Amino acid sequence: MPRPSRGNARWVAFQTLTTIREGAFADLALDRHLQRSGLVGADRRLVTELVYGCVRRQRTLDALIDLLAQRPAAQQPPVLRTVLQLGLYQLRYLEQIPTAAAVAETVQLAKQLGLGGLSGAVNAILRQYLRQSEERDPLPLPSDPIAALAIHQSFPDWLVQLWSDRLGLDEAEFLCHWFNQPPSIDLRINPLRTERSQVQAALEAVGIRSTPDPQLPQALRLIDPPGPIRQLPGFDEGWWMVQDSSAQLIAHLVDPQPGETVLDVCAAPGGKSTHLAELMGDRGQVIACDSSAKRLRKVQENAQRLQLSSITTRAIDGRQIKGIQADRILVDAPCSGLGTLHRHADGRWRQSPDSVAELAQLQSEILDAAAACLKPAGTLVYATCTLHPAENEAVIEQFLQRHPDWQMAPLAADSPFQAWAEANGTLRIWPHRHDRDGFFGARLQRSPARD
Ligand SMILES: C[S@@+](CC[C@H](N)C(=O)[O-])C[C@H]1O[C@@H](n2cnc3c(N)ncnc32)[C@H](O)[C@@H]1O
Repeated sequence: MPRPSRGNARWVAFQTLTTIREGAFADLALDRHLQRSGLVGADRRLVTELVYGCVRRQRTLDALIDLLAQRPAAQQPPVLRTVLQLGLYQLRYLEQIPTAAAVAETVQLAKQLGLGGLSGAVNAILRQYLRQSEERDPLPLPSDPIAALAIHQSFPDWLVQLWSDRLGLDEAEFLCHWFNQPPSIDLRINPLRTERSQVQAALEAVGIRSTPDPQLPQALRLIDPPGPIRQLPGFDEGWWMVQDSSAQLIAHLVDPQPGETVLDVCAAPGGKSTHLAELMGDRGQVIACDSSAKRLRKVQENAQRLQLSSITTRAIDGRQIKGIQADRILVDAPCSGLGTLHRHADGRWRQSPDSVAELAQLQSEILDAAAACLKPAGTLVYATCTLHPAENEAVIEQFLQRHPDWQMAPLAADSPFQAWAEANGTLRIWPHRHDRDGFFGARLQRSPARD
């Protein structure tokens, strides 16, 4: 059996998990460690699987450590706990790794990390897991159904409770299961530069199959793993940008027309600003604002690469926005991201009922300020990628209470996107039902003046 070296996939996964434990965002930590490691191909994919898998499945893995080790997970030295999580993750979830190799590599990693005598305990715990799994799943589950589902699917109780209240326990489990799968990658094809069929053919030529979304004219879902995105055909030419198909629906809700002034209040990194500009044929003005000047540079980069010239950027806190009168406004608000937990492995552990309440307050303040920038006959779309009603329906309900001269605005009757929206102009995407990111959108307008 080859000995793990410092450039070995499990070693890199361990280092990345340590950085995440110290507070780094999972995706940023992974990018950084992968870059440094020089790993390519299958090794790179293994590190990604191990890191995202251990972060997502942390609660389940810790429940196993509680069962099998002498001390509960929370009282283990952090290095040992991470090594055990890595070993148990491979044994429980990665069928492609032979169990003997998973055990031997994990024990070797423990030795390499200086755990010395404890490597024997690692060996014993992993073998005990294998023995116990021969008869039935050894994962200990409490009788309370919410806690049991939360431990089995590795989510905090409050999230399972929230979704179970909304969907029922069985459907909440589908949703949790969906979020534990690796995310798909969708492209949004730039119709001002190319056609979807042309991009599909160019990808096929480099061995990447894709499938067009029948309901969204610009969306192409990649079937094969694409490798480094920037190296795909058409990147430099601005033929496409990566954007989930749910997010692609939002600019259609805004429904911008050529020549209009469109204000995008929380615009970075520019996924929707660039889409709005494309839908307007790059004619008119998209004012892309964001509180982060650094992130706004991404908007400029994306606009430049997609060869769009109708976008200008402005660094401003959405709560302070004024002095603009726009035909259409998009508030794609900062949110808890609970509809994209498959993309953000650590998202489920970062949010809490308190953080959701804080975000809801911020969202309401941004929405109030943005609404004052809308021309009398204009349309405003409020959108989030969360599934929490406090950040979605409640923000809209409270807005309408504070602004009795506003109302919901249904999509035009002949809009090809009617099927997605509810009669009153609200859009709600449940990931497990629609196989795409979770999203919420609401169209708003001022009520017509009464005589
Ligand atoms: C959901 S992201 C926007 C994604 C973007 N619309 C797109 O499609 O690429 C939310 C954005 O809100 C910005 N943001 C956070 N707080 C803000 C505030 N108080 N005012 C304006 N923007 C804010 C963040 O910097 C972030 O870029």
